[in-house]
Order: sequence, then structure tokens, then C-alpha cells
Amino acid sequence: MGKRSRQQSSVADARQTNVLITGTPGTGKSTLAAQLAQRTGLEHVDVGDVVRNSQDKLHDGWDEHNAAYVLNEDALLDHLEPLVGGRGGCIVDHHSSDFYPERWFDKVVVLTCDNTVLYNRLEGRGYAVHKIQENVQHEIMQCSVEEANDAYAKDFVEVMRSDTDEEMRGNLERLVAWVQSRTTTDAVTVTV
Ligand SMILES: Nc1ncnc2c1ncn2[C@@H]1O[C@H](COP(=O)(O)OP(=O)(O)O)[C@@H](O)[C@H]1O
Repeated sequence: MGKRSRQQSSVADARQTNVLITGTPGTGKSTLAAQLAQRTGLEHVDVGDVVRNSQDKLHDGWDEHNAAYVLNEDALLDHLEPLVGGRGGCIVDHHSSDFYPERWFDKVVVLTCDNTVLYNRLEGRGYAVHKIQENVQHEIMQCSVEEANDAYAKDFVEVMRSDTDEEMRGNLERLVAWVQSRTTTDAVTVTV
């Protein structure tokens, strides 16, 4: 469970729509997030890129075993608060979900994938064997689904299968329609 308050507040009413796309590495988060951003105008916030490229130090060093930065969650939350918590209009793309404040998001999407398909994707990405196996095990155990379900209200969380291009297109269309419906609702609310 996250360290910060998960209470909804009036701040949530002031910001634009945000969605968190999470899931095991290789399930297709960045591909879906980039396409959703292109279609809706929301900003794709790839947390891996933010941590790598920020002027602020958002990590506690490099983890050789995982070949990844050790995330400093508090520094990352402080860094993202003005953009995601304040302005909004973001698609946050991250394999972790449980430390973000619930008030930041209007929907949490968890992508899942067939284990063999995932293995092949991660192999194609050049991951070390132990890292592929750890991620496939993570997917077999449905850890990302459990993490999101434990951290967010059930009606926030939507699990989407993403094995094929067709499934990716279907997921994209559903999310585009959902974002557009929220934009319409916001416009109606403003004019009433
Ligand atoms: N639904 C899908 N069907 C076919 N290929 C996919 C699908 N989702 C992702 N991919 C491919 O799998 C690889 C990993 O996708 P990526 O978006 O980088 O995953 P993540 O951001 O979760 O690590 C990419 O080569 C991407 O093109």
C-alpha cells in the first residue's frame, strides 16, 4: 500500500483526466500509452524515461542485478506532483502502481500477456535470462493485477489482455472512447 494519503479530494476535480497504465515489463504499456497519447492529446509520462532523464535525482543508484535504477519513490512523487496531481492530462506508464496517490488517477489499466509471448518479447529486447524469468514469473503470479487491486478501488482498475495487435487496437479504441466521454462530461459540467 502506498505511503501517501489515498483520499479523494477537491484537487481531483480541478485537474484533467489521468490514467495509469501498468503491468509487467513487455506487456505493451509504452506502445499503448504512446498511441493513446497521439489519439487523445494526453501527455505520455514514461516513468522510466523520467527517472533516466530528469535533472532531479529520482533514484538511489544503479542496480546491476536488475540492470535498472533503484527508484526513489518519494522524489518521483514530488517531481510528478505539479504535472500529474496538479494539471493532469497524463498517461502515466509504469510497471509499479501501488505507491502513487489514488487521487491522481481516474482509471488504472493493468496490461496482461500470455507467458510465452512475454518471454519472446523480453528475449527480443535483449534482457538477461534471469531478468526474463523473473518477469515471466511476475506475470504468471499476476503480481501487477494484485498490486493494482490492492492499491486502488475495484471500479478504478481495468485488466486488459494484450497478446496480439488486434487486442492492442481494441484496448486503444476502448480507452480513446473513455477519454472522449470524460472530456464531453467535463465540457457539459463547465457550461451548466
Ligand atoms: N498487443 C500486442 N501485440 C503485439 N505486439 C505487442 C503488443 N503489445 C506490445 N507489443 C510489442 O511488445 C514489445 C514490448 O512492448 P512495450 O510497449 O515496450 O512494453 P512495456 O512498455 O510494457 O515494457 C514491443 O515490441 C511491442 O511492439
